[in-house]
This record gives sequence, C-alpha cells and structure tokens, in this order.
Amino acid sequence: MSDFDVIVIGAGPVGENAADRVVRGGLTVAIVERELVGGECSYWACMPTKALLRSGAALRAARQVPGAREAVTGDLDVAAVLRRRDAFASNWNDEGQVSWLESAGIPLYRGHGRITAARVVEVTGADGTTTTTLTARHAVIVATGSGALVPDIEGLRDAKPWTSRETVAAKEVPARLAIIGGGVVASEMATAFSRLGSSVTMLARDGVLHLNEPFVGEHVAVSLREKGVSVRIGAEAGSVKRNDDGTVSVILTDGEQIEADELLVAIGRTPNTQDLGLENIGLTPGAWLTVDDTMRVDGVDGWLYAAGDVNRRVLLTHQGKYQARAVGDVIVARAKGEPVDDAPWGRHAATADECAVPQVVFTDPEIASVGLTAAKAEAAGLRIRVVDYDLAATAGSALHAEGYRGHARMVVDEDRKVIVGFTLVGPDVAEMIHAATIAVAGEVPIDRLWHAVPAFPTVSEVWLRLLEAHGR
Ligand SMILES: Cc1cc2nc3c(=O)[nH]c(=O)nc-3n(C[C@H](O)[C@H](O)[C@H](O)COP(=O)(O)OP(=O)(O)OC[C@H]3O[C@@H](n4cnc5c(N)ncnc54)[C@H](O)[C@@H]3O)c2cc1C
Ligand SMILES: NC(=O)c1ccc[n+]([C@@H]2O[C@H](COP(=O)([O-])OP(=O)(O)OC[C@H]3O[C@@H](n4cnc5c(N)ncnc54)[C@H](O)[C@@H]3O)[C@@H](O)[C@H]2O)c1
Repeated sequence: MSDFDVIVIGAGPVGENAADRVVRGGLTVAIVERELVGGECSYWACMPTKALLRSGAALRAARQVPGAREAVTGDLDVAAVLRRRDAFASNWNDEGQVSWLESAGIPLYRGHGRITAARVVEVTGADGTTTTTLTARHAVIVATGSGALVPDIEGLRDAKPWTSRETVAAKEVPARLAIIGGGVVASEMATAFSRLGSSVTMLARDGVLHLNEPFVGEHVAVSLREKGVSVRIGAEAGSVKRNDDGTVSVILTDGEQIEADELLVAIGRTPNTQDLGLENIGLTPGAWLTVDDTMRVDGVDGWLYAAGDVNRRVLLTHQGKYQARAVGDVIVARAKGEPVDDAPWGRHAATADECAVPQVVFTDPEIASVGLTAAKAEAAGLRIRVVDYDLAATAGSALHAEGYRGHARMVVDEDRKVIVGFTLVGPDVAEMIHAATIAVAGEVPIDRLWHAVPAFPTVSEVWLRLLEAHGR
C-alpha cells in the first residue's frame, strides 16, 4: 500500500503534464502507465504522423518555387521517411520520458490501473498477477486517453483492419490502401501514403473534413484527387473480407467492390474507460467521463478528475495539456484550501475548450483553424458576419509559391465586434494560426486589430485584407 496526495492514471501527454503541475504545487503524486510513457501522441499519433507528412511537404514546397524546383532531381526516399518517423517515435522506447518523470520527482507504476474504491487505485503488472494498491489523499486524475473506434461493419473485425496505430507505425507502404472515414486521420493518412506511393481510396461517407468550414474539404479533396487519391464522397462500406491472398475487399452498400492490400478504419475514437473499475464508483464502464470546467467528474463526490481525450471535450494534445495545467493547479488549490479561480478565463477553468481551440490538419494544403465555424456560431445564436478572402491574392503568397492556392475566413461576432472563428487553408499556413488564437482568446476588438499591422510581404497580410473587407 502506497499513499500519495494524487494518483494519475495514464502517462500520455495529459497525465504527464497534470502530474507535473501537482508536484510543482508541492503535493506528492504517482503516475500509472500500462504501455509507453508518452502515450498515443508520442508513439502512434501526433509525432510520427507529422514526421511521415513533413518530408513530402518540404518536397512540395521546393517544387513550387522556380530555382529550387530545378534542384529537385528525385522523389521521396521512402526508407528515409520511415526512418525519420521511427526516430520521432523514439523507436517506440520510452526511456527518455521515463527519465523525465524521474527528474520531475514523479514515481512511475507500470501496469494497468483500476479504481477499486473511492481514492484507491490497484495496479496490475504486465505478468497479470502482481498488484500494487495506491491510495490518494486528495484526488485521482483519469488521463487514459482514447482508442480507435471500429464500427460494426460485417466482416470488418475478422479482416483485421489497420487502425491509426498500425498505419502510423507501418514498416512497409502498401501498394493499395483503402480508408474508411473522411475526417482528420483519414485525410492526413491519405496525404501521407499517397505521397509515399500507395494507391489510396478514401471512403468518405459524410464528406472530407466536413465539420470544418465547407471550403476546407473542397480544397483538400481537389488536392488529394490531383495526387491520384480516389476520394469517394458518400461511399459507405457495407461489408469487408480479408481474402486468402492477404488482400482486402470492401463491398460498398451500392454493391461496388473495392480491392486493397490494407484497410485503415478512421472513423473516430472511443474512451479508454472499459476496464478502469468505473462500476466500483457508480459510473458506467466504457463511457466518456463528463466533467466541469475544472475537470471534476460529474456524479462523484469531488475526488475524481478526468483530463484529455477521455473527457471528450477536445481530442487534441495541446488542449488536453491545457486542461492538465488547470486540473493540476486546481487540485493543489483545493488541497491547500487556497482560493479557486474557476470563473470563465480563470486560472483553474479550461474556458478556451468551448470557444478558442486551435487545430492544424497537416494535409496538403494545410488547414489551420481556431474557434467557431460560421455554422457553429450561428447555431450558438450569435449575430455574425462572415468575411472571406482569397489567400492567393496577397503579395506574400505569390512570393511563397508558384500556383499558391488558399482561402481565409474570419467570423465576426457583430454585437461584440470580436473575431469568434478563423480558418486558413493553404500551403504552410500552420504557423499562422496562433495570431488568430490570440485574437479569439483575447477577444481583441476589431478596431484594435487595425493597429496590428502585418509585415509586408508576408501571407499574414491577409489579416489587413479581411479587416478592409469587414470595414471599420
Ligand atoms: C493518428 C492521430 C494523429 C493525431 N495527431 C494529432 C496532432 O497532430 N495534434 C494534436 O494535437 N493531436 C493529435 N491527435 C490527438 C492526440 O493524439 C490525443 O488528443 C492525445 O494523445 C490525447 O492525450 P491523452 O494523454 O489524453 O491520451 P493518450 O495519449 O491516449 O494517453 C493515455 C495513456 O493512458 C494509458 N492508459 C490507458 N488506460 C490505462 C489504464 N487503465 N492504466 C494505465 N494506463 C492506462 C495509455 O497506455 C496511454 O499511454 C492525433 C490522434 C491520432 C489518432
Ligand atoms: N492534426 C490533428 O490535429 C489531428 C490529426 C489526427 C487526429 N486528430 C484527432 O484524432 C481524433 C480522431 O480522428 P478521426 O479522423 O478518427 O475522427 P474524426 O472525428 O476527425 O473523423 C471521423 C470521420 O468518420 C466519419 N464516420 C463516422 N462513422 C463512420 C462510419 N461508420 N463509416 C464511415 N465514416 C464514418 C465521420 O463523419 C467523420 O468524418 C480527432 O478528433 C482529431 O481531433 C487530430
């Protein structure tokens, strides 16, 4: 039996950051991890996917600039791309992150964590028999993340499809890759694998990136098709079978048959709460954990918190780490009897989750967005004005690349005269979104933004064009 002030279950990016804040606040903490310290993001998600995508993006950038273009004499070196991916996944070895935990003063318990009673976590080691019981004086934080959702399509599970994990860690590039899904994972992996030489078919039942502004999916679909990807909007898989020769057949609901060497299923996530002991504390195993703005779980009397993917607020690493800072600090404040600042935009409230979440999708072109889409702002009852601008019509974009194509949209709350949403589509727009995040989170008045002058000749000059189009 070991006592700590706080126990964190799950050492992904969110668990690590939450534990760090607790220690910095002067409390003791233990962290429990059943796989690799660093979680999905480090080994099977953000880092390796971006490594898979980056070389192709650099090559595309060089090819779009005369003078540099002529220096490009070959195609992607697939083996070198995969080696770089391996390095960014730390070769699926967590030594580096384990030593960070040690240096931060966070004891690691390797094994599967399960809540057996209020403030009690039992850890079962890899051998399945050794157990350690940990008790928390103040709080338990669940940061167990999410796994790939596999739908009930006839034959699908038996066909052993790839999820994001197998795709991201692939040792070889399949000649033909079929993808069920049209969201973020599907779009990024269609981009990566088509660049690496796969013939990709994307079964985008509900459209491509359809939860974004409508022009986003249009730009990405056009570009994927130019790369040879077969983008099948509206196509739905009815059944799947793995053939004797190892290939996969996907039979669509309209009867058409798609043949592939591998099949990626990318239709969303499911919470890692199936075997967490939630039934022991009156919660439902397998369900997302609903929390308040300080990440305290609903229906439990104050000692259980959940941060990151598992609470379903925002399934992104940076936003989960933001929640981790809030939850670590609020647990310390509550334990020490210090004031809790949980009003909107307070130190202990993850207010930005609702209205100022940035995201970059590393497709070609890149998508960078923050805040609400026009449709979501309208649904929220805001009186908005939508301002659009062709990103190719700035001097900066013309210089940046030949044949630059892109688009920018600013959504303005006309009653408060502040930006509530901003979306950019274009080559290399990823690094531009933070300016918009500051404007949205800071609720900077439009009148003041006129004084934030973009440097000439940069693509950021689109800010001036959008303001001019909006008027003062
Ligand atoms: C293919 C892909 C690409 C992505 N790319 C990006 C990106 O570019 N940018 C971005 O911001 N987000 C990206 N995401 C999302 C991002 O990966 C997640 O939002 C992030 O990993 C969530 O962090 P987390 O700590 O909540 O959970 P996780 O990273 O899932 O970590 C949870 C940890 O808890 C452990 N665990 C679970 N249950 C238990 C238990 N009972 N006992 C002990 N340990 C347990 C797991 O082993 C895991 O290590 C991507 C996701 C995918 C699938
Ligand atoms: N760059 C990034 O920020 C990044 C990259 C990858 C993943 N992620 C995160 O990972 C999470 C998971 O990504 P994802 O792409 O799996 O989910 P998603 O929610 O982005 O997209 C899932 C897509 O599948 C479709 N779909 C749902 N059920 C279906 C079915 N039965 N048949 C066909 N299509 C179906 C949905 O309409 C949607 O378009 C996302 O929430 C995202 O935040 C982020």
